[in-house]
Amino acid sequence: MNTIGTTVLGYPRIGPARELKRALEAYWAGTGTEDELLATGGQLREQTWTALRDAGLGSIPSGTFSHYDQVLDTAVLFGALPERFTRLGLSPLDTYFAAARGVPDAPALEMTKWFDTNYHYLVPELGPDSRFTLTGTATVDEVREARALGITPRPVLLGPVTFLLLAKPDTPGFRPLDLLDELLPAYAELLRQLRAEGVEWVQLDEPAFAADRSTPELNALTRAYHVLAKQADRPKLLVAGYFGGLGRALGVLARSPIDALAVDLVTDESFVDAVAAEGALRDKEVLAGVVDGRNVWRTDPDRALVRARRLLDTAARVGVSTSCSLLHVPYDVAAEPRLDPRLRGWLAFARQKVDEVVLLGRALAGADVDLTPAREAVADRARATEPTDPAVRTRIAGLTEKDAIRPPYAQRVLAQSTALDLPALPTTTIGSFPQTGDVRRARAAHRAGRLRDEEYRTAMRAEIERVVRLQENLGLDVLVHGEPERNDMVQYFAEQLAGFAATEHGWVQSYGSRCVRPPILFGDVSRPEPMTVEWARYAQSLTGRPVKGMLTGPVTILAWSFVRDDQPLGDTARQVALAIRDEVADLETAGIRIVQVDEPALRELLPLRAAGHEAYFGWAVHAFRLATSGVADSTQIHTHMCYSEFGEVLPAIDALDADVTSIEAARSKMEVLADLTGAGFARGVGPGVYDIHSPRVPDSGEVTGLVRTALAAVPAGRLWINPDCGLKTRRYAEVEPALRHLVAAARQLRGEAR
Ligand SMILES: Nc1nc2c(c(=O)[nH]1)N[C@@H](CNc1ccc(C(=O)N[C@@H](CCC(=O)N[C@@H](CCC(=O)N[C@@H](CCC(=O)O)C(=O)O)C(=O)O)C(=O)O)cc1)CN2
Ligand code: MET
Ligand SMILES: [Zn+2]
Repeated sequence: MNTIGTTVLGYPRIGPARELKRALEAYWAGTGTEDELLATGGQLREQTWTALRDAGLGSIPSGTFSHYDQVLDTAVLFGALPERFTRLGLSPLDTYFAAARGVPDAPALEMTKWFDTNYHYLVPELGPDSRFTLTGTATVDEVREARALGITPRPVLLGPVTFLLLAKPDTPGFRPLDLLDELLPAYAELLRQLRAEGVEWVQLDEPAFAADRSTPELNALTRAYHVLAKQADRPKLLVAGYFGGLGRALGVLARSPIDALAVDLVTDESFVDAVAAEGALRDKEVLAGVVDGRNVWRTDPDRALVRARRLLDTAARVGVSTSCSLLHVPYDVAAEPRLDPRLRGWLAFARQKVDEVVLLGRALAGADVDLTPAREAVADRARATEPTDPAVRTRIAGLTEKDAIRPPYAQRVLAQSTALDLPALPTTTIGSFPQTGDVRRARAAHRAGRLRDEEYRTAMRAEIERVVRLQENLGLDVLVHGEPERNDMVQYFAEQLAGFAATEHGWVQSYGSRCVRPPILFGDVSRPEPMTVEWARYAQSLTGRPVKGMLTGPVTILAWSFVRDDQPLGDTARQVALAIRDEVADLETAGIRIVQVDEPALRELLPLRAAGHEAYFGWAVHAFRLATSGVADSTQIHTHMCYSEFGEVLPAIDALDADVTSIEAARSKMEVLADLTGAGFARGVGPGVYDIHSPRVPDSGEVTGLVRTALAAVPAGRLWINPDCGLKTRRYAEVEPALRHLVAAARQLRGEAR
């Protein structure tokens, strides 16, 4: 086989029924063995490979499986784990999990967003002393596994330049990219070994080049592929650029001695023009990524073929693939019998996308294939009227600028301090309390019809009361109801909003064993009924202290859903914002004096290239303000952000105009505060003082230290004391002492300030 022809750049790995999640969690809990975990992985790989083969794919990827994360896998493959993990004397598997999850003496690697997706990777730590040797055997082992099934796979690796660009320096001022010449021989050795196993093609992913890159970074890309191509006994090299157009990297890769290039022709539809005009691709195979790897709509075959055919005169050969790995979509639409049949006909999950690739590949090659069903599905969606709601359209058309503007902060702050009467350094939490087994079981029983509505309501009320009493006992100032009724902070709202559909099995990996079921936003959005008011009102009825209402913001709801692609995202955001605005108003009417509107995904949706930033900030900030500007001055609006490097969005955070912003900060030792202040931010701020991503419980001295650092950047009158994020993934055994220490630190510093 000399050409790739048709392929997918990657595939889901958590298992169609989340088999890997269960095996991992059993292993971590000590209720499952290593052999059981490894066997589960083996079965999942076999299922995937044979399904892809049977579907008729030209080239089948291996290496798309992972026990936790593909970036961590790459660090392990090349022996680049920090010494704090390797010196523990654990088995290879436990060393790997120590890096992923941390152990008491060795905090985990940092976790952060994988480009603009809701997947999170582990950040390699590299320094001047880092050395690379090919130590991992997983790549070669998987090739042997596949070959035993009669399949010669195409191993997928993270490319060397993106790997280094994703790493963080373990020494200030060090640039991991300077390690390129150290790293390349290890990649070259792996290529040699793979060729010796009979591998014909290797895929190297370089998604970092979908973002703006400097000349030295582009030079590193040039150098990397000239060096790797020189390896005498090597498979053919396919480089994959995805999550957007390649910009200047297109020319660099076209002129490099690689054998094939995969391009994303979905994210930026104009990128096909640049590819078609690139003269240096004449000797290469180009894989036209025309099937969207990140969204769930069926591909329009004619539009896809127009794009792919435009490359026929540019490249030596043109194949068809997905725009990126299918890691970001669920397995199979066929597992969703309860979806509305008409909507289901418009959808393609991973399994269906493989069929789309095969079909388009045949059509491109001139085979006589029947495109009618694909055309009919797309036409049916285009002609459907259900997604349009005239009432929503009218309301949007009637909006004016003042609907997204509140009176000046100085005026609001006065009204709020009278209404709330909070102490200095008020303490609060971010919303969720631990989702206990009981709570999850009650929800599962309710969903299955084994628990009646009224029984479920009673169970949730009991949990809310328990959480309110706990917070009173701990001495927190602003309480929350704890979110026990929410399966997920986006899905919960989507299930109650018109315009969304929910799946039953549409799980997508978010990190490690954690998954989400992104809802499908298919039509105009509106709110038939209040969504959270009953729970908030009940919680407030139990206590004299203020209970914070808890909502998810429009940007985050979009970021964590599969969105419609038939109108600009900003238009959809405005509709979601109005639904949230109605909920905020109803909470206010119900006597809730503080409402938090979470926007943890504000950074995630930021376009990878600076050219798109201004337009994004425009609609994203407007949507948040539209959602939150309908309240009285005395109603305090909070927002919350986490899981990100905030640098580039600080001006936008300021522009949200929230009265109080809580922001993840514990792990970075409050660094973000100086940046916020530097960006002119002068409203309330609650930097996280408790890292909730780790089971570690900070003592009150540690919390006091963090608050003191914060007080150097923010005056006491504007500083709030809270954890980094919600507590839903933690256990009460950790949460109770941690919050006790948090309250103690606040009290001590209040005393000192007096
Ligand atoms: N959408 C989203 N994205 C996000 C976050 C987030 O909170 N939501 N947080 C950040 C980090 N990402 C995260 C993603 C997932 C989870 C998480 O905890 N996921 C849960 C599932 C949450 C859920 O939907 N739970 C449902 C369904 C739970 C379930 O699996 N039920 C069982 C049966 C229940 C039982 O008996 O235990 C089943 O269906 O088989 C519920 O509680 O109702 C998990 O993987 O375990 C946490 C953080 C960034 N991105
Ligand atoms: N209110 C939400 C919670 O506490 C915010 C989470 S941000 C990922 O869980
Ligand atoms: Zn958070």
